[in-house]
Amino acid sequence: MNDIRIYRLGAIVLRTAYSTLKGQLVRSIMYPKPVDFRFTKDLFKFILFLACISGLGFVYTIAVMIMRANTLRRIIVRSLDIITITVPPALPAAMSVGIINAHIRLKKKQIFCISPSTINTCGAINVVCFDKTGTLTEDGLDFHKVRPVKSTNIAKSKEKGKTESAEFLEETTDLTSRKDFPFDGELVKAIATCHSLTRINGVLLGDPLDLILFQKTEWTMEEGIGDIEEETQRFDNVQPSIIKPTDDNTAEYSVIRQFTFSSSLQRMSVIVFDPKKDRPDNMVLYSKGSPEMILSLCDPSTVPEDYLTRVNAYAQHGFRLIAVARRSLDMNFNKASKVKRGAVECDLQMLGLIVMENRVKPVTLPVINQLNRANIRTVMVTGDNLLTGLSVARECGIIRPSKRAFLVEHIPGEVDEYGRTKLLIKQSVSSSDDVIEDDASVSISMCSSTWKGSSENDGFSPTNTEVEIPNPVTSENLSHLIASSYHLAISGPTFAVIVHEYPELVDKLCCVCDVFARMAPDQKQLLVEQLQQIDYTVAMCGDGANDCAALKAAHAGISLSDAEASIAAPFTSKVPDIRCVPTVISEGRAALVTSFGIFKYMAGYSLTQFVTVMHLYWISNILTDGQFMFIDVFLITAFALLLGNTPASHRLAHTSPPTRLLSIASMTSVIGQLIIIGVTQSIVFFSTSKQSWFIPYKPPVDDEVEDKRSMQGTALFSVSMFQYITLALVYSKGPPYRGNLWSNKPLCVLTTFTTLFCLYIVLWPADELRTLLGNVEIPDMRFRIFIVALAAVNAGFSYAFETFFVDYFLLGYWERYKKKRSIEAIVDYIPSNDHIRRESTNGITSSRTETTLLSNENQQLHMTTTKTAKTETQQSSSLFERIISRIGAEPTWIMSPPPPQSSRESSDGLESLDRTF
Ligand SMILES: Nc1ncnc2c1ncn2[C@@H]1O[C@H](COP(=O)(O)OP(=O)(O)OP(=O)(O)O)[C@@H](O)[C@H]1O
Repeated sequence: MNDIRIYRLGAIVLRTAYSTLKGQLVRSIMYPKPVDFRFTKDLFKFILFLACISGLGFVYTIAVMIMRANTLRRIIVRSLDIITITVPPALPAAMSVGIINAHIRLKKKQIFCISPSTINTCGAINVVCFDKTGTLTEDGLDFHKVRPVKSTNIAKSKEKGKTESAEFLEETTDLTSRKDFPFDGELVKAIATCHSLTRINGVLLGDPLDLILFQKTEWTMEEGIGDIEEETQRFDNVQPSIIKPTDDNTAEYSVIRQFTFSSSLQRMSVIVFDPKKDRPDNMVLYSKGSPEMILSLCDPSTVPEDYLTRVNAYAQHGFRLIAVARRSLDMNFNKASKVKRGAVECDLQMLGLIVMENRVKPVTLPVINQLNRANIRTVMVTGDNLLTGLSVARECGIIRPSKRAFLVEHIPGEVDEYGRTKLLIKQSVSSSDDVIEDDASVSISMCSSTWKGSSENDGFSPTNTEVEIPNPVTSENLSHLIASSYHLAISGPTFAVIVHEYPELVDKLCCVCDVFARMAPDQKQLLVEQLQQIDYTVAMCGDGANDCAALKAAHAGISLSDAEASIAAPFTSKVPDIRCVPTVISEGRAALVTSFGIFKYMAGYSLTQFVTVMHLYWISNILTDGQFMFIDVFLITAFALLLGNTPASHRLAHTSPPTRLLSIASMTSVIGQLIIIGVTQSIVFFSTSKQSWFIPYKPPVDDEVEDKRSMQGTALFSVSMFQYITLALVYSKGPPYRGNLWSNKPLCVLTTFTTLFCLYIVLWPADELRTLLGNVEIPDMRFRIFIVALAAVNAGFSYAFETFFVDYFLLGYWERYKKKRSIEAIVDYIPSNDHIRRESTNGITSSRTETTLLSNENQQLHMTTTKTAKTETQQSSSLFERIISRIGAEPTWIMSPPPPQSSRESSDGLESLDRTF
């Protein structure tokens, strides 16, 4: 039996190493980031710890065996045997149980996972990035209005040599009649032709936005060959789509070229040919895209002066906007089919704005609230307009009504004294023009000196913020300060400026900025990576092709669509709303807790067996094959399989479960249980030898056939059976991350059955069973009851130790105490900074310009102080670094931070601060 165990160990080690390497390789190809890296690293360290214990056991075994004059063969076999006992070979398989169970439960909830190892990582998620359109808001947008633009026809105005100013006409909702539109209904023609819809099995399919707009025009579309059966021929013969209006039977337009929509370009275009026109301008380019992008491609004389004001006004109310433009092309069919996109998408004539409703899904707000209550940060990352994003973020609870929102922008073309593009902060006014709630502890002084021309109605309030930290700062009002901090919103172009020109601000920005708008796909990915760099565990939830890179980069990508996103993301939800996010997180938390529990159970089981064997080696004895078999197969395997069956808790707890396996709590738990078990077994071992009926074990002499049965072996086996059951119950943790013990019915049945069966083995075993197990008869019933009673006391101690000392004291009180200490360490720094700040503002605040200058210096001080505090609290968790960033991150720190070099110079600490001041 011993030899078999050694061979099995070799095979398992090789197989585990091979599968680990293979898994790493596959994962490194599919998902470049090792998702549960820290956990795996800790796991290996823990196994190393067990290996060290087995090393000690190894030395002990050799010493004792030599002392007891055992044969060389027995010394080798026994000493190697100790390694298989201490490092459980079934550990990798047992560890997967929680993940497999979570995987099955997720599948039942219509959430499919192609990388089950990611499930554990989901338990540690503390920030979720959401795409907006189709994720937080409904995918099928509702058409709201169009706002046509009446401008001079460029060609005609050039002919006449004069330009007239362009203006917006009245809003309209009817796209069926072209009569009411300027330029012979060009806007309607553009909407009807500029899309990428296609017909499959007779049904029009494509971007929901394109589909809604096309259907609104009531035009018809024929794709080359109309016959459905011959649809495939379309791909062999390039034939243009023919689009016909309903109000004119004679008209028809052929789309001869399509420049497809791309998120990074924010637009799409088509070249349309009017076969009925026998004029050079019978080719027209129609473009539609984001208002900013189309504006940049248009001839300025065709754009109304109040264009941006209108766009902002719509966006501020949460509308999704598409601008439409056209250009007459003087080229033939051949040239039009080869011309480069950049050559024709310029000098456009603005035709108008399409306003779409952007309804938030009914489930969005409750889910965001649920996540916020669980202290999981929610961030919006969208390709849409900043104000639209901000409005939707307010509506769905990402921007809390109690907090101020600021917009960070850059001023293109204007540079500061260090040659970097100037940044600007504007306070956002909510769409309802509500008063921004004031907060007693944070006062904002307004200063218009840095504010640049926005119209009054654009949803911004000009502000250069000076946020004062309450005095004195105590740990009580510190938490209030954190709670009363603010949100930032930024758009992709400004984010790009900050990443390139202000790299030292990126971390802080990512800590406080909750709305990222106009983000290109690679910027979405960059944001996820930046959040990961500041130690967030990031989930990304999205549905579009523009989310793929971010879905792949995140620790947990959750796709809401079956298209491209589902290939990049490890999770795909068939139910296309964000309810899957809390489900994935709670299942992840349950799987993480299960993995920890099973790991500790397996470690506890190995160490229990190790202690038993150490005792028996003292008398040159070992457990019998039957006893080993009963423990390994009947008890351990059954419990390890069922421990992970406990479902996830229905509620998301306020904190995430511990993610470090090598924490003080985990180590104390394993070592504490080991001590309790060791003491109990020692009592049994020595008290057995003191009994009047005790017959000592006689080890075999030389090559004599070994009879492993002994009284002390039987006594130890008897008590250890209950210890294994106790360990399983102690490590099967319930609320707040998993359901309680009763929710795992199979485990309850197994516990009851095994406990009764073990009682039977100890108290009244049948002779056949005793022989099968290799037990000897313990003649005294009182001693057998004593063993059971001792096992019960052991169970009581184990439970009390785990619940009161490990869970309540170490994980509850001690962790909270450590957090408080870290906060106090931060507080220690803030008064000094506050002191400097007050001194400066009290001293010289005669003019606004001086205030701004001083404020800039203060920010420099504040930033460096924060940095020093950061260094000082290096021991504290990354969470506190994030809190420091949040506190030290009043919007003013963005305004005039020192350039990278000077920031590096001043990072030596407070001394350099004083000099600067
Ligand atoms: N089919 C389309 N044709 C032309 N322009 C479009 C189309 N779809 C979107 N746009 C414009 O391009 C911008 C960027 O689109 P993108 O798909 O990157 O993000 P989004 O759909 O607005 O938001 P999200 O990232 O939240 O899904 C949109 O805000 C819109 O103005």
